[in-house]
Amino acid sequence: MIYSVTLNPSIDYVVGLNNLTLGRVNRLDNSVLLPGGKGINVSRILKALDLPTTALGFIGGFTGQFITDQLAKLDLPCAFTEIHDNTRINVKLKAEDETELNAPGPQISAEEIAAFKGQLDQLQSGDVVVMAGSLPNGLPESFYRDLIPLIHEHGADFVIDTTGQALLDTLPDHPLVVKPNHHELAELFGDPEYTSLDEIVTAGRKLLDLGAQHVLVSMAGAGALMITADKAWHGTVPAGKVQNSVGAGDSMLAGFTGTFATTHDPLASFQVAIACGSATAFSTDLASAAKIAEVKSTITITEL
Ligand SMILES: Nc1ncnc2c1ncn2[C@@H]1O[C@H](COP(=O)(O)OP(=O)(O)OP(=O)(O)O)[C@@H](O)[C@H]1O
Ligand SMILES: O=P(O)(O)OC[C@@]1(O)O[C@H](CO)[C@@H](O)[C@@H]1O
Repeated sequence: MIYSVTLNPSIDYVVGLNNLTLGRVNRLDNSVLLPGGKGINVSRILKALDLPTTALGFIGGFTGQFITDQLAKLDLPCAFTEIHDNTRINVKLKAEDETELNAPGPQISAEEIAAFKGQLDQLQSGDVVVMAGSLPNGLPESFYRDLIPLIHEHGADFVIDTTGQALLDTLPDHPLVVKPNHHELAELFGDPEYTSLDEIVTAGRKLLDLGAQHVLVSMAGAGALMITADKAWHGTVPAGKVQNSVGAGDSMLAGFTGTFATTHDPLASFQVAIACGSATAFSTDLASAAKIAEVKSTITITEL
């Protein structure tokens, strides 16, 4: 089972308009409400891949109820911890550019935190917990790291979608996979932007040396890399019209984690990861099973 943890879910209010003029009344051309939050996106992609998943995290109020209802319509199993405050609403504004307005999120009480931690008692050996997204108010910065021993004591693996020092701090605990993009990788090591794949591979290997079990590096339209101690592969991304970058990284992480948990085949998992990321990039919402399959058949993986 792959559990996603979304401590700060959101309704994503996706609004489209041709031109945005700040300081004026702007009329929208279209709008849609989607259940959002990085862990929830991971679970939605796992569901599309027909892999077993349960979404955990904090949910509350009328906004939380909307998310629970939408996930029930998708037949996606959830075991959220109910909170008193309202789950947040994030605005995704699609005009000439994509602009995201993400709210800080609700206040979480000590009792709610304890109830959430109790959910981890159900973990079993072989499970994977994917923790992704920001922390709502009331949680210490160390919250994700504090969960790692609770996950490991059940023999389960973990993935944390984070960057910077927070990412480096998790490596000694051997995350199943890390997936920085190439800009984040350079920032991690205080390097200037990389100008060759060799430089990215060398930096990616440092993450393995520091403890990561698998390293993927995404490079948006330039494809992605999978790096092991002695080999590296480049995966192409298909040409296509990018409709949406919200959730592309979450989709990639879901594709790798879900496929690896069921096959233990890193290369096959890498291909599905790219397919999920690109299929979401080419869709208005997260990718569907059909889109993932269509995109997967066009991806070429080459050993460097
Ligand atoms: N222009 C593109 N064409 C095709 N696929 C793309 C494109 N941009 C992104 N993707 C897909 O999305 C994946 C993740 O993209 P990216 O490198 O932008 O990661 P990220 O920065 O973590 O994403 P996010 O914007 O979700 O944080 C890529 O590996 C790829 O599969
Ligand atoms: O504010 P956070 O938790 O960092 O990110 C939240 C979020 O932007 O991430 C998802 C896309 O990755 C969206 O569904 C959601 O609105």
